[in-house]
Amino acid sequence: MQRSAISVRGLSVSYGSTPVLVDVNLTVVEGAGVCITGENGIGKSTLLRCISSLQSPDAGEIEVFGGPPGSTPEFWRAVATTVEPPTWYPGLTAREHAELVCRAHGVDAEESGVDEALERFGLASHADAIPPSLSSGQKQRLTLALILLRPSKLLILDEPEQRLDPDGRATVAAMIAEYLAGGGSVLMASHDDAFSSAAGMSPISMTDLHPVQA
Ligand SMILES: Nc1ncnc2c1ncn2[C@@H]1O[C@H](COP(=O)(O)OP(=O)(O)OP(=O)(O)O)[C@@H](O)[C@H]1O
Repeated sequence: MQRSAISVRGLSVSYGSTPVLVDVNLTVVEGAGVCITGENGIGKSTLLRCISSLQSPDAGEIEVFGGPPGSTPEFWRAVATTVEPPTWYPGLTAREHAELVCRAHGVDAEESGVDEALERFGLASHADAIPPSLSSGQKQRLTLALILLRPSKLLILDEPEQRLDPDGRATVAAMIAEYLAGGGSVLMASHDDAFSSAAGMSPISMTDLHPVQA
């Protein structure tokens, strides 16, 4: 039997008196790539935030690799997410951020291919720049390069294609496809069907998870 990377049962979230998620169910089996689609405001980010443990639901159960999200160091070792925007360390360059991420996760920066990752994401000539000086698309490229440099078993990505030009989208789609081919699991939200399909993701509409509309 296939094991679940993510299992969501009966998830409900309201903001004040407005229900946003009502009895949502979702399973992502290990090794699968699932892309949540749906109109603005339908609740995709809310769902990803709950699964990333960054928000508590009003009702329902979430399991990530068989346990509650966010409660253990093992969760954060297994799960890499861009649901929260990154914090940049003052005075550290893009390359130093990449080296720091590798070091924090116990992997050798050279073996992990920091320079290759910066090159692949079109950031080689910005490796010695501090992230706040980068354009919004370059910051997004760096955020994704950092996520993909560190070891993980599950990526949770909220519209990773945002702010990327066509080349950037193609690079990120290829890297997600490689991550899946290497046995990783991916859950993302996206408005770009071509990007999602190039990344090898299976689309699922929020309305199918969410039969009762707010
Ligand atoms: N902190 C909050 N307080 C109140 N309402 C919120 C909050 N966060 C989200 N909402 C509302 O919940 C609904 C779902 O928002 P959410 O960001 O989850 O949607 P989404 O599907 O990710 O949208 P988009 O495609 O625009 O990113 C929206 O109507 C939004 O206004």
